[in-house]
Amino acid sequence: MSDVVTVLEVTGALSAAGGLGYAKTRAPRVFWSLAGLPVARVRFAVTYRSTMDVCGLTVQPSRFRAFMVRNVARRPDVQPVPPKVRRVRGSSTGMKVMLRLPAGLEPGDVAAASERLRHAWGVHSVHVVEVRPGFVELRMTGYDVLRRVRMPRRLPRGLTSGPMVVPVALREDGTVFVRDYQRVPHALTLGANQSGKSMYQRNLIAGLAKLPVGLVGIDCKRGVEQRGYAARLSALAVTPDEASGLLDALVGLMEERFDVLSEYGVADMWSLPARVRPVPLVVLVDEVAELFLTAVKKDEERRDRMVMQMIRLAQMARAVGIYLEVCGQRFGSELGKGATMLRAQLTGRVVHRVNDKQTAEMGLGDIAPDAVVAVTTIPPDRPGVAVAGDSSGGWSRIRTPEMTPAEAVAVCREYAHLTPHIPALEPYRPIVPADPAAVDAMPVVKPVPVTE
Ligand SMILES: Nc1ncnc2c1ncn2[C@@H]1O[C@H](COP(=O)(O)OP(=O)(O)OP(=O)(O)O)[C@@H](O)[C@H]1O
Repeated sequence: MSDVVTVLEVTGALSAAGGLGYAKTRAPRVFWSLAGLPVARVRFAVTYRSTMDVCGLTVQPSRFRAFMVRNVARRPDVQPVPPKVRRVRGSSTGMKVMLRLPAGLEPGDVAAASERLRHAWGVHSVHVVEVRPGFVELRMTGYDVLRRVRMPRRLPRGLTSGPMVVPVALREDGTVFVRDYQRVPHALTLGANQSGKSMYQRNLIAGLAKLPVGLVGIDCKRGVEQRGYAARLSALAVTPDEASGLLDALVGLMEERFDVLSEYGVADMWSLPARVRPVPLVVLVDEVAELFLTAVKKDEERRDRMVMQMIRLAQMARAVGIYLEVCGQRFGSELGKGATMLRAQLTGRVVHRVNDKQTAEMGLGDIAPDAVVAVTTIPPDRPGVAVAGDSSGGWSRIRTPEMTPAEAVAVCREYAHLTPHIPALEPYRPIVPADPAAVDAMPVVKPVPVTE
């Protein structure tokens, strides 16, 4: 009988070990929660003081403390003090530790030791974030969270507090990267072919589709990317001619909205009473170079007008709730007059893998110069990885979760009832095919002459 029990015990232990080994590679989130996190917590608690000491993150105690140690605690040796641990929190991707820095240490000191800390505690990465003066958070990840991106089911409170916040990707420290249109109204997404730009746009559109906002598409590649989202688009332009008319209509709409602001004596759409507040609009421009490039001389006039209208929108439309989301492979002065002026207004930047350093500089050089090197090291076998920066100078490595075009189309269809009818944009309203399979076969816009 005892032999049978032993065999059962050994078999159980072996299958548990096998299960954990399998989980480690195939389901790292499960492995981390079951085994990695408990081990890391113990390791952190046991080795904290000595690790901080060898990593140079301790300071000599104050005279008062030294006096108390010698005379009250009656200990002859006065040890250097590490930052005080205020809170330790585990999550499905890692562990967060809040530290109170003693006088003499600054966040940069801890950040400079992050590689040493990561090795000492056996975690995948350690990122240091200053939360308020004197306090830093160590954000540790237990595994490579960007290898296969899974967004958390529930987002932390506070992260999606605004009316225009969309979770789009995961950062390498395990936190969620959101696109917050009130904080950063206009953005530019760059990347080489096959770098993951469309995947980023899909995640963005699927997130926006669920919000009470209007979406406007400009996709001069004949609508190959955006036509599928027709059910959720209030307007779509698929040729430079249509784009030009649509941009004129948007500028007209912006001016009408400014009249409303002026009538109510407010400077921002969000300050209007809810009953008169217009619906926010996000204008998604795919492959921006198609708007700039001209084959023949007579197109130049139209191009110049379009660029001027986009600059006007980028400079002023934020106040009336019109936001630009521009995407392209490159966006530099070679595109022509006005390109760099427009780019300067698009302060949210997401740069995927690019073919040369110059393109990385176009994307991030003016707002977060440190991030340029990070872009040039994105490996080609990791499509979807990008560097996100904004005008605060901060940046982070992000990756979107995988989403097929069919999934994004399905979300747009599910939330089609949220699509606002905007009279000024009605001539550009796309026809929604009844059968999703027939999307490609349908005409894109109603043949109504442009009026504004
Ligand atoms: N976040 C991601 N995770 C995993 N795979 C991704 C991710 N993003 C993109 N990919 C894969 O990389 C390939 C290229 O992606 P995508 O079509 O988004 O690139 P792109 O920059 O839009 O390319 P193009 O400019 O040629 O249209 C696709 O096969 C896609 O499945």
